[in-house]
Amino acid sequence: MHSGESIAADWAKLFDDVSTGVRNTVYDTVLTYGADMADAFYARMLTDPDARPFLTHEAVEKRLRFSMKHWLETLFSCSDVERFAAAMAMQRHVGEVHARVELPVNIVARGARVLKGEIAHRLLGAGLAASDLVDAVLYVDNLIDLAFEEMSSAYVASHERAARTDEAYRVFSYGQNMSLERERQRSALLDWENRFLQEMMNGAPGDELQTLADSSFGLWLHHKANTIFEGSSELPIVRQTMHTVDDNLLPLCQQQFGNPDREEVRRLSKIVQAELGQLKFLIDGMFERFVSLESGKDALTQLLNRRFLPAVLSREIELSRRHRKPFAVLLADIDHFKHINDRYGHEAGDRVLQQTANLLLNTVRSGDFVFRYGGEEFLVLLVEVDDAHTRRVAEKLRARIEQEIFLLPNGQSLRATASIGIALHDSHPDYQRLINRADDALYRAKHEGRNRCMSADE
Ligand SMILES: Nc1nc2c(ncn2[C@@H]2O[C@H](COP(=O)(O)OP(=O)(O)OP(=O)(O)O)[C@@H](O)[C@H]2O)c(=O)[nH]1
Repeated sequence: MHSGESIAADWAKLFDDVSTGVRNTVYDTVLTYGADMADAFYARMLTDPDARPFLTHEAVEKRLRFSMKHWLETLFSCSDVERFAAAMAMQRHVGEVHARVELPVNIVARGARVLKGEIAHRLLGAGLAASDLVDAVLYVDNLIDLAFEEMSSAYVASHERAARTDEAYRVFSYGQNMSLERERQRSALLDWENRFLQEMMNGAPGDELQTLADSSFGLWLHHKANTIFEGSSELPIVRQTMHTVDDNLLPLCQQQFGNPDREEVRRLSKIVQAELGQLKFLIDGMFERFVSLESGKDALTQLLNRRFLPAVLSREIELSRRHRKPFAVLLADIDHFKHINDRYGHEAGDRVLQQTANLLLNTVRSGDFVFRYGGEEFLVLLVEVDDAHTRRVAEKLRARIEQEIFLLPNGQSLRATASIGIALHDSHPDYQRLINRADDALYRAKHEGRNRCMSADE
């Protein structure tokens, strides 16, 4: 059954289960007190710290009270399938608007709760017998729940579309030539610095320095960098540094305009320049980290890094659910890797990791995935496999690593082994559980002497 049909069927049952008298009383109550209910609802929401940012007194006065009254009347006037379908179309529209303004779902749920309370409160005075009152309250609760269910499904669909567009925009943004972008921002900062120094030399009292926020760099930072570098640890420091220059230092600099004492001018200029130096350093770091992480590749091994692991695993879980073909996760960890580093040096350790990465990639099929999961740990995702196939591949990987001769930068060579934990996806939707099972199996493989494969199911 289509979800719209299932909601309509639920509504029809709800409608039939309640007497005409009770339904009419509810409808009359909504008609009589709709405006008061809407007022009480918004009075409550306007004092709610979470809901407040989405509301203004003016919007409530001009539009929202009337919309709410109309919403209540439409919902409770449904007496046939067509009217109900129209009321549900209204819910979907509301859900889409909520998604566009990014109204959090918990606030909508809170709104529903407040509204149910308001209606129940009015029904208490409607002169219903006790059993009818119970029926009326249940009818109201269920009808509002149906409306919010429809609203939420439209909300989720819109939200997902918006998230995909956001992601596409992010991909587009970082598809731009990043080294060109970096040069542009460096030169924008340099332009600002030159202009600043010029004005510090020639500024007359009353002149105003251009702030960094108003510069071409500031505009870029505000409008684009947030999208491209979202989540970067440098970004908040960049913003803070810019505020320090704009809000603390520039006003002091301006006070120096016309001051014949050049010493103070020089001192302040140097402080601003030092802050700019810090900004340039942070911006460079931001671009560099971005290039290696966002490309999704691990810089040392060129394998996938962990960034895309959740996306890949979620997708594989979905595919495997749809096509009923399991996949498997192998966690391979090089044995006594610390010892390799200690004995041959870190660079030799790096070589071992690179060679292992190549070996793994060359052994699995092109449809499989190989991630660098941790320092000396790799995660191999084998698509469309069964238990026996998985064990065979794991054993092949283990044996190849054992046979491999690792060539070191100084011409020496060494041998290494690896332990492998195996977990076949068991249809559980949480991918972390699958990784944990593989990790437990790996732990057991290490514990039982290393250079072996262990399965989560043994
Ligand atoms: N060369 C190099 N070493 C790394 C890298 N990442 C992590 N390591 C090192 O890998 C070592 C892992 O050591 P442990 O976790 O103690 O495990 P182990 O020595 O492999 O021992 P078992 O796993 O118990 O067999 C640590 O010494 C890390 O410093 C890297 O990118 N390059």
